[in-house]
Amino acid sequence: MKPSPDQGVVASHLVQTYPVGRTIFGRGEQFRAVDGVSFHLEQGETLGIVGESGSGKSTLGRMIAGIEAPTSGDVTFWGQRYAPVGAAQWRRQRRLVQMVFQNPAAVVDPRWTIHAQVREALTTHETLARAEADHRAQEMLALVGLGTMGNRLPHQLSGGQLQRAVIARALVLQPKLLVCDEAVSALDVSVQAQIINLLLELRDRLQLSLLFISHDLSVVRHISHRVGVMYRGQLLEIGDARTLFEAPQHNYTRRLLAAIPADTPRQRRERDLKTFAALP
Ligand SMILES: Nc1ncnc2c1ncn2[C@@H]1O[C@H](COP(=O)(O)OP(=O)(O)OP(=O)(O)O)[C@@H](O)[C@H]1O
Repeated sequence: MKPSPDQGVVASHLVQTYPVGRTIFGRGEQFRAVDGVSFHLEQGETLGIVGESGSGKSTLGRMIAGIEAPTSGDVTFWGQRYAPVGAAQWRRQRRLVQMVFQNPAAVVDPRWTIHAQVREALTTHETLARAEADHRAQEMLALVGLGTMGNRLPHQLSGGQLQRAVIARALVLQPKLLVCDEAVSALDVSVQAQIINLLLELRDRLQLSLLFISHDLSVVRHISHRVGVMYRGQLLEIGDARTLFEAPQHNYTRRLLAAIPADTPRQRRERDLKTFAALP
């Protein structure tokens, strides 16, 4: 796909530094968690981000989601540059980018039904009559397969159901981009496949862009159109998913791919078939 600045996300030279220590003389050294990353992400496209622990994947995701302002560089979102975090303009943009994390239990309110939480997400951003908000929340819950479970509390749902509820809460705002940071990593393999399947369906139905961050290369391979490999804060290699997995350009990518648990082609095929039996 060719980059088109008005459609999708364009990240330019993103840098994020964190202090690694302070001295009595003032600022300590700065550590570059993300070090000059640029890419584009089209509408309806999935870009997978892989890399070993500490390579900067989550930091990159937080900057793309607008949760953290970059030290330098910028993100253009459907033609508009992100405002500094906290600005009024940013609050309007904020609903168009949502993030889904690894542990759904940590991001829901245990005292509220999931229907109420989806409705609340909506009414925080829009002034709506109660009946209309209820209707849209219910519609969204039905879309993620929880149409009959809206009156349950989070502890009455399984991990996979709770992740569906969190996805519903994110998507009820009609975002253009969903940043998934290890969104299926804590789930059982069969439940992972169901959630991946759901994300694929929603992506195509809603023309969502996905930035899909995961250490699980098999999952990334299945969900992504393109994949980027992070190493020490840099995007070492980025390209079409199939090409990257079958003919990686960089030695580091080859080593990373070799670390997939079942690493003979037959074992990998069997593992993929088992894991993704539910995929179309
Ligand atoms: N808020 C922070 N303050 C200081 N250092 C941080 C902060 N967030 C991340 N880091 C550091 O930045 C580096 C990149 O972290 P990040 O979480 O982005 O990596 P990751 O690739 O997502 O790793 P993992 O797969 O383990 O989640 C790490 O060395 C981490 O310790």
